[in-house]
Amino acid sequence: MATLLKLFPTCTWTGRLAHLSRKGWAQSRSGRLLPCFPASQRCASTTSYLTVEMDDNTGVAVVTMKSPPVNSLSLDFLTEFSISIEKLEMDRKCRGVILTSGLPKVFSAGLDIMEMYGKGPEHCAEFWRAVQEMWLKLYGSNMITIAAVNGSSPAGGCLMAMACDYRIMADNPKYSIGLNETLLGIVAPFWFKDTMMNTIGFRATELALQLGLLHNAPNALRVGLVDELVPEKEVLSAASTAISKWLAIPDHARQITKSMMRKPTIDRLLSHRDQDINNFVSFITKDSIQKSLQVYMERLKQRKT
Ligand SMILES: CCCCCCCCCC/C=C\CC(=O)SCCNC(=O)CCNC(=O)[C@H](O)C(C)(C)COP(=O)(O)OP(=O)(O)OC[C@H]1O[C@@H](n2cnc3c(N)ncnc32)[C@H](O)[C@@H]1OP(=O)(O)O
Repeated sequence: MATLLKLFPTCTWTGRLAHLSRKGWAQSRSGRLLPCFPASQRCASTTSYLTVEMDDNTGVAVVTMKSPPVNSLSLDFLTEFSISIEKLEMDRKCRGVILTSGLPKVFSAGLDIMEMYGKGPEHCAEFWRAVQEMWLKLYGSNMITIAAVNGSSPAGGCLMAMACDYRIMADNPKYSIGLNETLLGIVAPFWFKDTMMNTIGFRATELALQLGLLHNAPNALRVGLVDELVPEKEVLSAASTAISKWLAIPDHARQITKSMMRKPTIDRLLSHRDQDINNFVSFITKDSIQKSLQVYMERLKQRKT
């Protein structure tokens, strides 16, 4: 077991690993002793904010976000997230990802407001590049991506869900999803807007963005922001059922089709990436915008008292 941990320092093997005895080892052609796993093995790796559980049998990884209290997207979280998606993308065994939250009531609260409040231009630029990277990795993924939205998902959280191929939400009217940026006195960037337009169409996006609409679960289904509502306890199992339909499609055909649909939107950001960062930095560091963020945060905290 000690050798195994040396070979796979970041991996915790579950399932029948506990029963691996000497006969669970095989010799490679170079003579190295390698663990020989039974057919259905799961490998779970845990980082500070994420757990990634890969099932070699199905080719599906479940990525669970766990950054209390609300899975807000901080610079560190985003960096870890992009690295994890990149690793799965490079893993030939991985064909699909289910993205979900390990926290109660919240999928993700969106961008961490504290990363945008009272910070200098350099930090804001680094943060925004990480937000772009997260979206580029997820929206441009070759893998099948399913969002298992088991809680509220405002702003950047909604962007994450929309970047997936399919969304299943908990049927709880208390949970909401949408791009509510205008309510904070900020503006959803063009690629947030494009992603929403690609999901629910022009008119619904125009209304949603200007009014900063947060749709409750039934409305989210009605406008097409999510594809299915299921009882809260069944979100993950429904995601597994949904992904099996996608897995039945030959990868190359699905991937080319996905790219055909999404490439123009991705290319638009790629060709304006630095300009988008500059726009963000000059917008977010304005005194008036900083004031809006401060007021919004204060209101958020006051809701409790
Ligand atoms: C000209 C064009 C130029 C382009 C310029 C671009 C401009 C910028 C674009 C930015 C794009 C996207 C923006 C975002 O994603 S901003 C984030 C928006 N998010 C929200 O509005 C969500 C706010 N949060 C909530 O509504 C609720 O917290 C919740 C998610 C529904 C959960 O509710 P809850 O009751 O379970 O938890 P709550 O008590 O409210 O919160 C617990 C603590 O967490 C803090 N917190 C909540 N959300 C955030 C957040 N997003 N960032 C940082 N901190 C957050 C909250 O304050 C509580 O803290 P504390 O315990 O009181 O200390």
